[in-house]
Amino acid sequence: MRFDVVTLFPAIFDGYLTQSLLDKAIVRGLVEIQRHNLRDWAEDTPHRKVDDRPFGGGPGMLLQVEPTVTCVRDVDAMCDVPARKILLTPQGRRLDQRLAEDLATSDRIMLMCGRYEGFDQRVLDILQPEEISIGDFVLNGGEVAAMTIIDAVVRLLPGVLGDEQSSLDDSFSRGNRMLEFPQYTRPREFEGHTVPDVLLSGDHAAIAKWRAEQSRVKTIDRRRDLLPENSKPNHEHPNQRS
Ligand SMILES: CC(C)N1CCN(Cc2ccc(Cn3ccc4ccc(-c5n[nH]c(N)c5C#N)cc43)cc2)CC1
Repeated sequence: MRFDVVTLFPAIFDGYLTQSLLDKAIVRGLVEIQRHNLRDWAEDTPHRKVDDRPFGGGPGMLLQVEPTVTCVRDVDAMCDVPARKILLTPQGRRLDQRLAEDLATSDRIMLMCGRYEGFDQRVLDILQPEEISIGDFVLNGGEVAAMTIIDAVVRLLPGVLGDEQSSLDDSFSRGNRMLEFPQYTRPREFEGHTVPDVLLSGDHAAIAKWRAEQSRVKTIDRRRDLLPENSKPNHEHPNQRS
């Protein structure tokens, strides 16, 4: 899979791209991530300006339609595989595991990271990107959201996680809608806090039963909405893929 990230701050991704799981996936050719600085498409070269004040007044600045549309079209043309265009925005469809699994089926994704107050509306009208939000809180730009999407998607790609780390049993993965049971490792006792005896018993049936019960209790306590009897569809935006 290839990600193309359009951003005013490509350096934000430096540390993220060298973290071990992603770095290994890149080295193994399982994923490719290319960054593109929107300022390289600025008309006004001395200042590399790509933003301007909103018509009609209002706070802040908007990213202009001309450099953005030109940049996206040029980036899209850099590779034969057309990119699935994703625009990060507080107003987008909420990212969840089902959407991450859908994104993981794409061969190429372009992540459009805005700043300031976002993009001129004509960027959305012309390019018709899918609009995605990572949650109901306000960020200062799309880059953190882009990294979140890359993180959630890359771990789902075949071969990225070893078998023992499979994402299949993750909470929220592939319809699994239960929170995870508590986990323990050595030492067996720390400051008087011990490991539940069942986990040391070697009785795999008893361990599985205990873990299922722990998941159920935690889910009822914290995320009753995840239980099958309470599940609601994640309503898609009109220009979302089915
Ligand atoms: C009328 C006027 C005073 N209001 C002013 C605040 N407006 C909302 C507003 C607020 C902040 C930003 C900053 N920003 C720029 C690009 C960008 C991309 C993603 C996100 C983002 N935030 N939260 C998420 N889950 C996101 C995702 N994905 C935020 C972004 C952009 C836009 C609403 C209008």
